[in-house]
Amino acid sequence: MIEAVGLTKRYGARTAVHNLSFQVRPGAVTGFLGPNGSGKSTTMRMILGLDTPSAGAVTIGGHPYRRLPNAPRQVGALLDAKAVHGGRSARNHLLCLAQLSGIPARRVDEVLGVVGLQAVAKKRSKGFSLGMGQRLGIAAALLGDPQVLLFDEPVNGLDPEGILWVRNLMKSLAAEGRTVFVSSHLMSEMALTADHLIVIGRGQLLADTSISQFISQNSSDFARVRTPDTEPALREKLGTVLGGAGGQVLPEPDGALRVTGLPLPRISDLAHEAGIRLWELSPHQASLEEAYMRMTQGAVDYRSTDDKLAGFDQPLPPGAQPPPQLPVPGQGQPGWYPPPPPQQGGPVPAGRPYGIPAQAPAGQPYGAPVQAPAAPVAAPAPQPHPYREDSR
Ligand SMILES: Nc1ncnc2c1ncn2[C@@H]1O[C@H](COP(=O)(O)OP(=O)(O)OP(=O)(O)O)[C@@H](O)[C@H]1O
Repeated sequence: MIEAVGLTKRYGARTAVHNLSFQVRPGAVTGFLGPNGSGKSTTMRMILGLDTPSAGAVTIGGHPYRRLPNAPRQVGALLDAKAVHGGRSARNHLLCLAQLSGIPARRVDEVLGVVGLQAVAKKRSKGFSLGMGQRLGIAAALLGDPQVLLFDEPVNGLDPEGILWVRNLMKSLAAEGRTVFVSSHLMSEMALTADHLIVIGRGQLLADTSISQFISQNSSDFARVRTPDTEPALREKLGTVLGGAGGQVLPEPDGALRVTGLPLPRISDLAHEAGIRLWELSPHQASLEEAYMRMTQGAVDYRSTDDKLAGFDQPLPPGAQPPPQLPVPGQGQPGWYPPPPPQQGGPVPAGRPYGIPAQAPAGQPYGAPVQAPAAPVAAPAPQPHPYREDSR
């Protein structure tokens, strides 16, 4: 088990990791998520004793990495697949690592087989593709047959077959009772691979939960309803009817309505009673990506000025728990600047309902429950996301 308690790392005025506490348990794949620069690699380096915490501690099996007896036999890691002597062959690279840790040479051939690099084992690694380099890095992590494995972006550069292979490898390692801690930006892949999630933003813990709980706590099921495209007035009428019945109704760019707060049979009955024909009435569950976007929206450091994701920052769905208010690490220190407030006419402001472009006349939700201002919007939403800088 990996256990971090109050883990903090400061680089001068910059706080990369702030008071992070979590456990990574054996027998499961634990995903490690966070926006760019949120402190994932720094955390992994501290776990592996490559960086010294400014405060707090992190242990593996109760010991700091540097005090683990024969650590390479207990912990395997892929941090940077490019950290290989390019002039060495794949086999020689692994042989060097094996000899340093007292691992027999036959294990090198075993892991080359596991990662599928036997055919190129004698080729210099500097000629390897990104995906081949990843496979070599994974082979190095597996070399000591360790109980604890850390992978930083293991599917980076892999083709679909390679991604599937990594997914199955992670799952089988966890099924053998090992501790598997893996970071990735590929949400769809994480949803298929991980059992548990640790999410950080700006170096702080945002969530430590199962995938299913994470999605249900940070999103809501919804219905998509579509009236005949040929009769726009029906869509307006339906929106008003559903809004009046307590539903939260948001128009989507393709002409459908996204409805929360009303079960499908009730939507059907209401439409029927109002004499409105439907072309679509379908149940939907939010994806991990959508839930992740909602949670980390206010903790993103690097964002394009052409922000297509601003619509994710809508008020939390009914029943969803907002994450606790956390201080921003580094706030008030030299070098820390809050991002500028949303500008009128600039990127889509906070609180805008899902999928509504800035100029859309259909920017108004139907009915009372939706707390979203009309477009264009200058003021913050009535219930700003607790992680947005401009909400403080
Ligand atoms: N050696 C260092 N010196 C100074 N600042 C650093 C150092 N290493 C990391 N940082 C800073 O710490 C913060 C966290 O970086 P880190 O690489 O851990 O993030 P990350 O979540 O792994 O990002 P990404 O997803 O982009 O890989 C960043 O602001 C980064 O610039």
